[in-house]
Amino acid sequence: MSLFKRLFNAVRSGSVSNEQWDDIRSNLISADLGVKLVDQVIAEAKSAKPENAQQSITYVIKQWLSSKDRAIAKNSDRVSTILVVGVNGTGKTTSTAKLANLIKNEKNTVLLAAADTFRAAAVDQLQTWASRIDIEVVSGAANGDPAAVAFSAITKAKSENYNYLLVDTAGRLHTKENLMQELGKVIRVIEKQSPVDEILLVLDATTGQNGINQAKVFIEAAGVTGFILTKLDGSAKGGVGLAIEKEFGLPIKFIGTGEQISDLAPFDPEQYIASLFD
Ligand SMILES: Nc1nc2c(ncn2[C@@H]2O[C@H](COP(=O)(O)OP(=O)(O)OP(=O)(O)O)[C@@H](O)[C@H]2O)c(=O)[nH]1
Repeated sequence: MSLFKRLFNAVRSGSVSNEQWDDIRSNLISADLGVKLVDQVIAEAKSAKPENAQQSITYVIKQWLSSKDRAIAKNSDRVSTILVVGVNGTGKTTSTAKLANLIKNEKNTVLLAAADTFRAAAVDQLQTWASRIDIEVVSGAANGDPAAVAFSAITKAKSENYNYLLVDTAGRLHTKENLMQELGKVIRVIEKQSPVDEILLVLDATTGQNGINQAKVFIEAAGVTGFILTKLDGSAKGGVGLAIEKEFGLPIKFIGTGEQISDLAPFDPEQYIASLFD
């Protein structure tokens, strides 16, 4: 029986015992929420409504989730441009392809840009996905300038009236300055022609609290508008998602739940909170 179900029974039959609070605490810690955050949740939940643990914890967590719009940007009069950023291995390229597929399935035309030119395999990977879902990819020379790919892609997207341009960017994380320069140039080149509407940061749920440090660097280097939290299909409970939303006030827009093209879904806060207690 899930912790919530057991708690519900306990609440019906009387108040929540100290053992049960301990039970909640270890559940949240194993969901990768981080000890500090868990203790904050519990302290606030106890003072909010100690006789009903489920409702008060849900209430506290909801307050901490971002109140910003979780829908993806959409413009009817021009191309909507989305940059996908993140460290290599987080699922950035796969998520870019999945997102392109999702947007295409909503009856939009989508162009992909393979601007992760530092890893030839990333370009191949994007091209393989793209041919399966019948989406065109703009790419450049291996080790070429990612901004040159971005330039060709936005030029094409504008002249051919695409609804969306999705750009898979390089995932090297040497230093913040390096990242700022690289992403900054890609953004500037695109914005000379058309605004960048979204910068989505891909974070791997299995890396736990490490994700917070990655997010800090990317948020300082580029104007991140939201997150894609990947690999929520494994053992990871994604508690880091709450930690990130609370820390940065930015929304998780999508979650990755597998390696297949259709394994990407809009983030649902209610379902997410319930999953922390499964
Ligand atoms: N289980 C699971 N695996 C995923 C998910 N998203 C991506 N992956 C896998 O994670 C691995 C890395 O994904 P990539 O898309 O190559 O990651 P990347 O961040 O682009 O990294 P590079 O390709 O090195 O640039 C691949 O084996 C993917 O299939 C997910 O939501 N769930």
